[in-house]
Amino acid sequence: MATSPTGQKILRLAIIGSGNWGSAIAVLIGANIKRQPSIFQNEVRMWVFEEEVNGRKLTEIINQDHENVKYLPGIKLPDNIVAEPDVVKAAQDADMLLFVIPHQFVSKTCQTLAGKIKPDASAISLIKGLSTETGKIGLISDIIKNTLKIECGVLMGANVANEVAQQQYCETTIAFRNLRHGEKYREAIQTDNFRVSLVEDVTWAELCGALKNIVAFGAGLIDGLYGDKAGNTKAAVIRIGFMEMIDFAETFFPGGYRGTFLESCGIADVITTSYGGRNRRVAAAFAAQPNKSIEELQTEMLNGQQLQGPGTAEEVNAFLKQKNAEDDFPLFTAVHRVCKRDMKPQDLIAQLRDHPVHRSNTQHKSL
Ligand SMILES: NC(=O)C1=CN([C@@H]2O[C@H](COP(=O)(O)OP(=O)(O)OC[C@H]3O[C@@H](n4cnc5c(N)ncnc54)[C@H](O)[C@@H]3O)[C@@H](O)[C@H]2O)C=CC1
Ligand SMILES: O=C(CO)COP(=O)(O)O
Repeated sequence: MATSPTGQKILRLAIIGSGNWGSAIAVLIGANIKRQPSIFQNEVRMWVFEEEVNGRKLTEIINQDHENVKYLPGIKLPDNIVAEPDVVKAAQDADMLLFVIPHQFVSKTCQTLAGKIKPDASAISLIKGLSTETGKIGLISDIIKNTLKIECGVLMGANVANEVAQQQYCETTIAFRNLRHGEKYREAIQTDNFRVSLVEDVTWAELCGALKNIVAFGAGLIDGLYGDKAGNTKAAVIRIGFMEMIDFAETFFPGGYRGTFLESCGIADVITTSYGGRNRRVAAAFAAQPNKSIEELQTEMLNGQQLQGPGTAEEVNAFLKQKNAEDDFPLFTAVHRVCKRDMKPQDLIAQLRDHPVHRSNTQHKSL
């Protein structure tokens, strides 16, 4: 076991995932831990779902050229970030595991890792999405926690990956039930331009990160229909969506702290994704090109990156149906129906006219 001169264990990190966000966070972490050799081991293994790019393996490109040319082109990765195609080899020696893969791949990845990681490791999920694997809607951090039998917190925030990788100033929210773990992750991640707020409300922070993708997709539909001439309409969609996020959390996951919605993971992430996210961009194209499916647009526009909003809208809709609560969440429901082409994007607004927030005496309980 590596220890510092004062006898402290020197911690090893692993990044499980290497898409747009995984690569961006690797830029920050690689540079950051180099400055803290008494706390963190220099090498960080990053699991890469192997693929060929221009006739070369992506791991080989990353390890030789220090750039993820497919998912974060144009940005250098620090040389202590080591791409590893075997997820077990990437994770087995790590004390701190950062999960950052599209949410549909989490269960399988965790099952591969179960029993093969350090029993006293901890994890943090940077994944924005929900799980439906138990037949009920659940948190991705719970899948990680329950499958690997380790503590798992979340990092959620207004963090469009390309901007983070360019080291533009922004904020994020780290949530851990055990704040001591959260502090370690903050030490590894926080930089002058990536400021971390630490909270204990894991559940609502994670719900914010997942649900805002549905709202941003709705906001993108307005952009696609009306361009930049409908600022008021887009603001209404964002606000109504934000209110549905709060109601969803309070109704189905009671016990959180309303202030969580005012953290970077809440209002700020809804705004940035509704203006600069992939969900917004693909939704705008989807509204403007009625003959194309989301899958076609994702392939054409995102070069292998994965959209999370439509999948989350579908999962949330299935859950709302089970609870007979579709009508209580008109925006979530309408976005799902538009994604399935069961409803025209133009009809989204009609679904919002009689929204619960416009009925009498609906002033929202104060945050
Ligand atoms: N990109 C962004 O700006 C941000 C993304 N996030 C979240 O981070 C999570 C990961 O997204 P990104 O890093 O953007 O990924 P991405 O959408 O850029 O890339 C897709 C990734 O999935 C991998 N993949 C493909 N098939 C796979 C399989 N069968 N098993 C495992 N991995 C496979 C690809 O190799 C690639 O690394 C998502 O939940 C997203 O919502 C959160 C904040 C910002
Ligand atoms: O989560 C994000 C910004 O915080 C990124 O959102 P998109 O997946 O829509 O790009």
